[in-house]
Amino acid sequence: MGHSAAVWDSRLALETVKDWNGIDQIVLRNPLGGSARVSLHGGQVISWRNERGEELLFTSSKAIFKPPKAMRGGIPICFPQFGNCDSIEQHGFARNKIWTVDDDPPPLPTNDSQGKAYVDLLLKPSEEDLKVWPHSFEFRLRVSLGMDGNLTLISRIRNVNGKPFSFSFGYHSHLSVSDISEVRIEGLETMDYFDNLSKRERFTEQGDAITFESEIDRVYLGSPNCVAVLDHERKRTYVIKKEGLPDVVVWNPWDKKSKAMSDLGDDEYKQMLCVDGAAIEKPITLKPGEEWTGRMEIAVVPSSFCSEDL
Ligand SMILES: O=P(O)(O)OC[C@H]1O[C@@H](O)[C@H](O)[C@@H](O)[C@@H]1O
Repeated sequence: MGHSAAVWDSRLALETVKDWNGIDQIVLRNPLGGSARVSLHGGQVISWRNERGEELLFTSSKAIFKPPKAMRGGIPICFPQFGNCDSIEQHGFARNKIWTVDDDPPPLPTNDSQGKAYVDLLLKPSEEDLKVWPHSFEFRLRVSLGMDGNLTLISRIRNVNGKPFSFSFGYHSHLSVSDISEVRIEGLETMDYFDNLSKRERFTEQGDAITFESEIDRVYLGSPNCVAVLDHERKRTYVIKKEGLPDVVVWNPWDKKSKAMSDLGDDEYKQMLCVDGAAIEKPITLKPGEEWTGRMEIAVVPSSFCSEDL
């Protein structure tokens, strides 16, 4: 506070605190009072607040945050696979690893973080990781919080292996919603999707918008780069923009499944909606020395926002 945008120093907008397991969390702040918190456990964004201090990401009241389990909530990073189709653990190991702060990352191609508070994290495979997925990689994650309160995640994955490798990826974003029954997603109309509840059978979305009356667990394929989640009760719309991430995961466990989940409180499924920028249908293949970038930016705008503005 008290700093004008022109003199605000983004380096002063960082604070490192320890969680209850002694693992560092980086807190990003913008001059208007918005904040984001990133844990070195998983490189997971675990909190994102607007200038009024309202939490924008869901966190379970039963969240366990103890390696090797990722916390239920926030934005876990799913890599090197999304789902559980391989011998690797569900949604990959990256969300269960301890990342390091990268003090000297290679510059990003565009000046993406000007005027933002940001932190760069790095994950390299351990001996244990190489046993389950024998590929050397460097995974750089930049998390930034803009003056406008927008949250941006940029992942850069480089092949430092002697051979090509392939992976799938997702930002498993747990958005905080007033009541899942009152929420709609726009921007995925007419898209094809895999339905994880029907053995990944392929369907085409028929509705004008996605609404929720039971469990939904889908991967929308080759979707537009902008999707909106409208929460009428909270008068809030999340606008998710993505680059390098062709797919969108939509997941809400609904009542029965959430009751079977040990890390989700009763009825908390109502306050949670996962809408993820992802690359799943066509795995990303990197030759030695190649790098891939996947960027997702989430903005929150008043509900008067019209999806035709997308
Ligand atoms: O419990 P996890 O590993 O975080 O996964 C949450 C959900 O993620 C979804 O994307 C999967 O399709 C679901 O099947 C899964 O339950």
